Amino acid sequence: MKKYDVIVIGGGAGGLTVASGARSLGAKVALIEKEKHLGGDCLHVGCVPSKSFIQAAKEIHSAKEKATKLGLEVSGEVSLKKINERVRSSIDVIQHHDSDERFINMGIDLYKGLGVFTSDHTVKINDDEIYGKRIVIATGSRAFIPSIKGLKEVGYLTNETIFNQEKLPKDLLVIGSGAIGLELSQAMARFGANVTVVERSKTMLSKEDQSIRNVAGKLLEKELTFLLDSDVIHVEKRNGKKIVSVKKNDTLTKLEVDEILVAVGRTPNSDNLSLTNAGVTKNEKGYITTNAKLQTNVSHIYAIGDVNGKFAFTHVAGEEGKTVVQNAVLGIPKKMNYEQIPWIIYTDPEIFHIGLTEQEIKEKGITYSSYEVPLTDVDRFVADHQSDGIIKILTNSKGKIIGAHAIGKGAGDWMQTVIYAIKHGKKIGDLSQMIYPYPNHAAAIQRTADIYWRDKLFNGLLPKVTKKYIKWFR
Ligand SMILES: Cc1cc2nc3c(=O)[nH]c(=O)nc-3n(C[C@H](O)[C@H](O)[C@H](O)COP(=O)(O)OP(=O)(O)OC[C@H]3O[C@@H](n4cnc5c(N)ncnc54)[C@H](O)[C@@H]3O)c2cc1C
Ligand SMILES: NC(=O)c1ccc[n+]([C@@H]2O[C@H](COP(=O)([O-])OP(=O)(O)OC[C@H]3O[C@@H](n4cnc5c(N)ncnc54)[C@H](O)[C@@H]3O)[C@@H](O)[C@H]2O)c1
Repeated sequence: MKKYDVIVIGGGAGGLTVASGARSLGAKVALIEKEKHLGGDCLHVGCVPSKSFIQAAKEIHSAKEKATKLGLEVSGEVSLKKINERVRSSIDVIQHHDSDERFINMGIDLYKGLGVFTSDHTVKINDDEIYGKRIVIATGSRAFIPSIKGLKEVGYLTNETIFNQEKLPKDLLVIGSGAIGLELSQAMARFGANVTVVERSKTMLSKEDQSIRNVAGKLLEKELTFLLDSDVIHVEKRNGKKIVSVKKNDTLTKLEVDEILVAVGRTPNSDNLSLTNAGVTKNEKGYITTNAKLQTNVSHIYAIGDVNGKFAFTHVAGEEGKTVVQNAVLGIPKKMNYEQIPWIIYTDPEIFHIGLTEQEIKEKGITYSSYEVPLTDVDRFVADHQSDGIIKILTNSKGKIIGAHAIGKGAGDWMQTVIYAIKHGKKIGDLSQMIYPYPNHAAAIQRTADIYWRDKLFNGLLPKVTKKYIKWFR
């Protein structure tokens, strides 16, 4: 039996980080992937195709808007086949970076097939059985399919199938208004589909700050129809159409659609590993729980990425991967810090999130200040004629940033400075103590931080002292 320092099960965002990191430190590494290509969900059915899809939708939307403003009526059907060919070409380029050769050339032994535990130190792949001193589970997740009567029989799309479609549905029903639901709904609407989103909660984007939700709601309602606080209870097929019964309180509405997209959250890929052979336990939803060092209940087996159920983002899987390399290969204890995980929802405009929302701060009873600026107050957004949005920074009583949120054109990029500030324990005042080249979008941050200084200058002790000083100086 071949022996390894580290066996990694799953060649996606998390697994590839561990495999390359461990190998670069000189460890003997085996990497197991069940699919034909490395890269996982993010590359094949997640981040990359969805962002390529969204960009195509943005271009179509902007072309139509510009043409209409100039008096040119644009009509005609978008070819989903062509769009998905473009999506495919983005994946193909990035696939080179995650190619088998690249990892084999690093000196990693790559096994293609389903990895299944035979004991807490051994894994079987087809006819091979290998031994690992440490084993890292990085098997990701898949779309959760709710048990709605008739759904399975009539068929539905998920993130795994939408990027293979060739025909745009005229009427599309999307179940779930989270990140996947909203990003893909808006894109499909921009391609020309009539999109209705059914959301079980009373609000969409329930993880976002209320101020962001308000702005997002108003903007997205221009393009999508929302049925909030509603449940799809039954689906059937009639005359080639899908008839969907939606229940809100005691009212039942029937919708006739061509296609259904399911985006109600994820379920972990922990059921294909024979975990009991290794003694690894999971929670009631199937997620493999870990401690802050990413160890499962079996201390030499780690679980990272979507499969541990903490934060389902590529950058989190990557960060957890680096943490595991330090713990499992170098033996230098390192804990993951989940307090300041940023994320971006790539709707148009984008939504940026880091730290606590105002509601969470209130619930925790923290004394706080909130600084909010509409993007109409920031010159560049006005000049671009794209000033829909706001930025909001929340601080504790000492000015330390404990949450930052934005919705606006490119917010995911220009809010990066705030991530840096938080990481280095900077206060809101520090954000205006640097030069913002005029007129960049990041000046929105400076504008917000300026409110802090204005409050201090006009309302604090400082103006009284400076008044006296100026009198004396004269
Ligand atoms: C539509 C969509 C859009 C998204 N957009 C973003 C985004 O913009 N930004 C962001 O940060 N995140 C985004 N995500 C989330 C992101 O894709 C995931 O968080 C990330 O891929 C998780 O990485 P992972 O390593 O845990 O799993 P994955 O990348 O899915 O990798 C798991 C790998 O394990 C393999 N595997 C599973 N079981 C076994 C087994 N038993 N043996 C061998 N191999 C196995 C799988 O085939 C897969 O290749 C998006 C997700 C979706 C669905
Ligand atoms: N831009 C990004 O970083 C990005 C993009 C897409 C996905 N992701 C990751 O993937 C994860 C999964 O995305 P998602 O959108 O599937 O899940 P989600 O948890 O973000 O949202 C699911 C939504 O579906 C609703 N819902 C649940 N059951 C329902 C039902 N039966 N009927 C109607 N609504 C129901 C929930 O209330 C919630 O609003 C995200 O949480 C995120 O971590 C990230």
